[in-house]
Amino acid sequence: MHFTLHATDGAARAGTFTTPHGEVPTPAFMPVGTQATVKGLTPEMVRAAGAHIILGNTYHLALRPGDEIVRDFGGLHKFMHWDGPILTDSGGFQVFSLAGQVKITDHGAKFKSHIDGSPLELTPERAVEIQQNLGSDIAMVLDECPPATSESAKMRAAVLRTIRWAERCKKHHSRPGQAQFAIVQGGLNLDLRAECARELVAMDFPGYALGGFSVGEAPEAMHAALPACAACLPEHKPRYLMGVGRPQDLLAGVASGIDMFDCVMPTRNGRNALAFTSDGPIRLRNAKHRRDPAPVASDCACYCCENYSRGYLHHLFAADEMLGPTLLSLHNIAFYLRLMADARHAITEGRFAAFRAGCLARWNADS
Ligand SMILES: CNc1nc2c(CC[C@H]3O[C@@H](OC)[C@H](O)[C@@H]3OC)c3nc(N)[nH]c(=O)c3cc2[nH]1
Ligand SMILES: [Zn+2]
Repeated sequence: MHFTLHATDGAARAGTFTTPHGEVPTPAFMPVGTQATVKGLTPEMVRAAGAHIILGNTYHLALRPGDEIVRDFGGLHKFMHWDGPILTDSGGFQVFSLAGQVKITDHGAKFKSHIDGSPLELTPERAVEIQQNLGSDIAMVLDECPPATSESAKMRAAVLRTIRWAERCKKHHSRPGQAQFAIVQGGLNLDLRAECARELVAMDFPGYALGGFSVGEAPEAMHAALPACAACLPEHKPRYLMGVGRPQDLLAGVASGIDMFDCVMPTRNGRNALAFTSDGPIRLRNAKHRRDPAPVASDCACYCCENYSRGYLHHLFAADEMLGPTLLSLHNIAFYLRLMADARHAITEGRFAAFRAGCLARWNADS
């Protein structure tokens, strides 16, 4: 993993990081492919939309089909026919959000599979082994992400465990080509975040993530915390804000010095007929689009906007046709990817603040 900064504009940065499967220009949006597929899209469509790196998920893939099976197919790149960089999460977050009867100790997390209820255990060592079997280019350490509402004693305990687990992950890691990123926790407590970051930065990971956001806290509270949290992380290493977010959240993150983002919003909303446009989101199931010959977005060059009308998309969703979710997921990730490309361009020209203000005004968004 090598990260080069090309330009900065305030705290915003434009850079490039390299992996064994290729380069990633930053700021970067990473389409989510939790179960070894970006839902409804072929890798060629995802690439054509402008994606350089996609996400997979340890928890889901270890449960189904199983990390040994993915390994025996030659790893995630071969299994899902994606030859670009892949980042995998460690699964800790999904254990808390999906699994049943979770028991967490310093040793690890014991839980019941959300698929068949079978008893499973996720330890820092197991999370490392699963991701080595998946063969991702970036592997996240196992962390504990407590609910945003946790009181400070619980938040502090989760931070201390997260630090100890990061150390165990680093010790257990044995794939030089795979970069391991550490994850900072601490909720909205900036002192706790700084203490957690200090301990993890001392362990010298190749990249760092801010976890514990987009877990139910008010967006304004997250925006207010980002500048200080990002500033705790090394300037010369990639900074990844996990699970974020709406378009305005990505611009707030870029303004705070964040380089990488992932969010299910563009694909999940695409499957639900909501399209992002430069003038704000539109709902294609709305009858007003029934005879609308215009593309989803007039300033978009994606396959959906080049070839289809809003009226056709309206029809596909009204008829519950599979092509509807595919086309709008494609358009929405193209929107997010272009937003990051435009932000990168604005940073290199020293006009990011004006670019962000222009977007927020057009979207009628507050911050
Ligand atoms: C949505 N908000 C949110 N997601 C979050 C995720 C899952 C992203 C992962 O979850 C899957 O997306 C559904 C993707 O696979 C992604 O992979 C990186 C987090 N993962 C970890 N390890 N630690 C965190 O603190 C954390 C915080 C989040 N906040
Ligand atoms: Zn489009």
